Amino acid sequence: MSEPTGTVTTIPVTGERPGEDYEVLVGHGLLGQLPRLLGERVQRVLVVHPRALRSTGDVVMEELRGRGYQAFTAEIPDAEEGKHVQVAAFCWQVLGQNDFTRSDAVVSVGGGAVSDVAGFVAATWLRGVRVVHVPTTLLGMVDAAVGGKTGINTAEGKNLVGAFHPPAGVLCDLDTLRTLPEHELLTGMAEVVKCGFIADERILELIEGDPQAVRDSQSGLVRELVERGVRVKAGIVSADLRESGRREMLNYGHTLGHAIEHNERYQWRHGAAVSVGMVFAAELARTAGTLADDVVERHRTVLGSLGLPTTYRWDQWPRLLEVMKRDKKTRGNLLRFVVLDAVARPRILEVPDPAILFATYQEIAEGAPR
Ligand SMILES: NC(=O)c1ccc[n+]([C@@H]2O[C@H](COP(=O)([O-])OP(=O)(O)OC[C@H]3O[C@@H](n4cnc5c(N)ncnc54)[C@H](O)[C@@H]3O)[C@@H](O)[C@H]2O)c1
Ligand SMILES: O=C(O)C(=O)C[C@@H](O)[C@H](O)[C@H](O)COP(=O)(O)O
Ligand SMILES: [Zn+2]
Repeated sequence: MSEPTGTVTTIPVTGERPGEDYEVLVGHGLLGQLPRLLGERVQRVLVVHPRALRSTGDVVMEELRGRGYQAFTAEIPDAEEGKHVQVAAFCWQVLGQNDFTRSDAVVSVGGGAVSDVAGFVAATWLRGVRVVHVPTTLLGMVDAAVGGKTGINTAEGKNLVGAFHPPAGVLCDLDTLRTLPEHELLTGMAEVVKCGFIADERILELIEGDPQAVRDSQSGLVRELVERGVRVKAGIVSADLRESGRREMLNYGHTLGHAIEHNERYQWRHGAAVSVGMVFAAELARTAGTLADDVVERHRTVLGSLGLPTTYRWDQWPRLLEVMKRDKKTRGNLLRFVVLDAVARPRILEVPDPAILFATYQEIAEGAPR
């Protein structure tokens, strides 16, 4: 059985009702903590992981079997291919064929795509069973595994079907990041930068201070960024699980970002698309006259220092606008964006006039007439 090496940071998340609080653990060698997070009554566990993470999935299975659980596995397609209703149906079939009851549980092992679909499976099986997330990407640790948003994509857009279903716990074992390619680490950093702009300026200062250490997943800096990102998210979802207000701020950069992902048929990583979306939102706030020039440029500098994209194709605007209409923040025909008045001062901006959006897109698009 594995034991933690070094200190374990525990970040609490408050649920809506008594008994729904949970912990996010950050550290090294944490897999042995799974039984504590699963709780006492669980007998059967379904471990959901993509093919690419088979060896980590196997370690988790062994850990569970060693502790007396009946462990089953559902190996699913990689990345966004996994966020499909047929993949959820496959998992429901495995649960059904192995007699999973309401006192059994699901464990996700993988990036945000895996926690989203496995969380959705847990939310829907018997109308809800426990789920514990073991995120293996930076993005999964700081964002997707925390807060209980679960979901799958449809042909019309991203995350259009889903449920709020908070986990029973989250294990951020930094050892799992050792095999994560640099591109995945850096696209995950986009969500960390997001937390910096909406809530915690120290995150921006840390990245600006040492862009090289940001690229080393085992550095103390990355650990601090993970913990700060989780604290931002934990604070917000503890106050507003169902996104009736404050939680919308976590969608900074996502209105255009999701449209770009959809337009690219998910060949762009989520974080890369959100990076462009944040620059767009910053320019929108400048157009609205509320955000200072230096903060807008800071978006380009900090995201650019991480090798993240800050522009997108000019000729795609009509398609992006179509997809943005289905964003979850839209009300009727009114598009709503998260914008900043300053660092750590986010708010909603309603934009009834598409001409304003078009003019703003001109500021970020490559190949735009100027
Ligand atoms: N529910 C939420 O609150 C929330 C928040 C943010 C993002 N998301 C969702 O998360 C998804 C993006 O997550 P992501 O960036 O983690 O992408 P991902 O889950 O698609 O994983 C990216 C790639 O990294 C590989 N990988 C994962 N862990 C690895 C490891 N340790 N070593 C080597 N390779 C590894 C995966 O196999 C995959 O190819 C999107 O679908 C996004 O919508 C959800
Ligand atoms: O947790 C949230 O709330 C977020 O908005 C976090 C986002 O980073 C994340 O990508 C989320 O999945 C977006 O959700 P959606 O409701 O816009 O589909
Ligand atoms: Zn996101």
